[in-house]
Amino acid sequence: MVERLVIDHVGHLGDGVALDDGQNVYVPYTLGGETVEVEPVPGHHPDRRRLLAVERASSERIAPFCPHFSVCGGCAIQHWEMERYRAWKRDIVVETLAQTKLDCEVAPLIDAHGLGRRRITLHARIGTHDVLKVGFAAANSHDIIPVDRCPILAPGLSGALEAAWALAEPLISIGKPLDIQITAADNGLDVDVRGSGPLQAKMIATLSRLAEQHRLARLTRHGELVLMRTPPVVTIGAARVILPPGSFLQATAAGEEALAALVSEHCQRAKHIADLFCGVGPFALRLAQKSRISAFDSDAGAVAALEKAAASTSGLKPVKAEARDLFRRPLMPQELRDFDAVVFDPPRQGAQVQAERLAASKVPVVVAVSCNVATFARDARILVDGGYRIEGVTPVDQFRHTPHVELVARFVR
Ligand SMILES: C[S@@+](CC[C@H](N)C(=O)[O-])C[C@H]1O[C@@H](n2cnc3c(N)ncnc32)[C@H](O)[C@@H]1O
Repeated sequence: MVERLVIDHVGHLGDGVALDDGQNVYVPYTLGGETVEVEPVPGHHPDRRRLLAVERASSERIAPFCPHFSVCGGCAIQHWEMERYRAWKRDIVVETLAQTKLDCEVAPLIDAHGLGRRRITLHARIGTHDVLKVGFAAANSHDIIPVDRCPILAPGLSGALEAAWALAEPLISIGKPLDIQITAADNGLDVDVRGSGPLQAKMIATLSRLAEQHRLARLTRHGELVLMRTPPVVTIGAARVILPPGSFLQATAAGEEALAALVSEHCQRAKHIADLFCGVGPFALRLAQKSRISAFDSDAGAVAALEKAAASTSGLKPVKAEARDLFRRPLMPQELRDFDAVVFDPPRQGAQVQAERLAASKVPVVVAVSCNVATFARDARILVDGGYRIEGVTPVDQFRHTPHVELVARFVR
């Protein structure tokens, strides 16, 4: 049944929100003030609508730059003028903090798209009529939208889509989809494939030929080495880190630099810093130019890569890194006594248990980095209730065209 709606505003997930019979309904790819024709989406939550036509467009609407926009699920917003989009993204942070009654300054949004995304996960599947599809997941669906170009990728990923198509062809088997994660290392593409069966010698020979053709630095399967032409390296500050397969890396180089610059600014004068959820060390390796570092992460490969990179970089203060599950074994208040600043950058679920231990500590400066404002607000509330004062929050936009927003905040006591 076709309905006509007037969109009220864009919600925190990037969909237009309208009132229908007193209930909020969500219409992707629409803007506040627009009159739109929509229909229900079978198999989805009853509050979702599919956009059929924009009858009266907002003056803020612009033409999307990607031909796959609104079909591919990678981008939610390309149809909104940049200044309004940026204000909306900052407001997500402002409104979420206000809901948690956290009273603090929110700085202007830092644009950290830079040269673009340096890591992607593509999906491959044999579709109808036995045709191979390689691309991104469709919006709100498991369908694959085949793509041969993506305008938001960094130049380091040029050739990545072609490489994924070429690798999928021999590796795919009917009924078994593949996930192909590709990272732009300084010296080639680092590829990890999930979903393929065990590889025979003949297949490895085929993959080696493709690795040469598509400038792969390394190919792994479920994190296990298949072939390596050269160890994939990324430059972090003055250090060169050999990437462990599948370890976390910030989505854009500019995002990593923006977050690390804020962290360094907030930790000035600290002599010994704990870097919790350190990954391969984008903060630790920069902070070590001035301060002694103790770094912790549950990913043993990332921790080893960080320690090795620190040991082979001259001019750094001592860096110690330890593999530790901080959800099960958070740093306790007595361990935290050693530090005059603590940085924590947890995954999306936040770091509730670690925040509780920090709240009970005497650490004078805590710097939180977050990719999820809702869990950040929960953890910040714990710190504030424990006696910390929140000095300010800076939102950082490295996932341009999506509702994801990162932030850095400083707490003092
Ligand atoms: C958002 S990433 C941040 C990594 C790093 N700070 C960076 O900027 O690249 C979150 C990190 O938390 C780590 N992690 C996830 N669960 C963990 C846990 N239970 N204990 C410790 N580290 C964990 C991941 O391995 C990942 O490196």
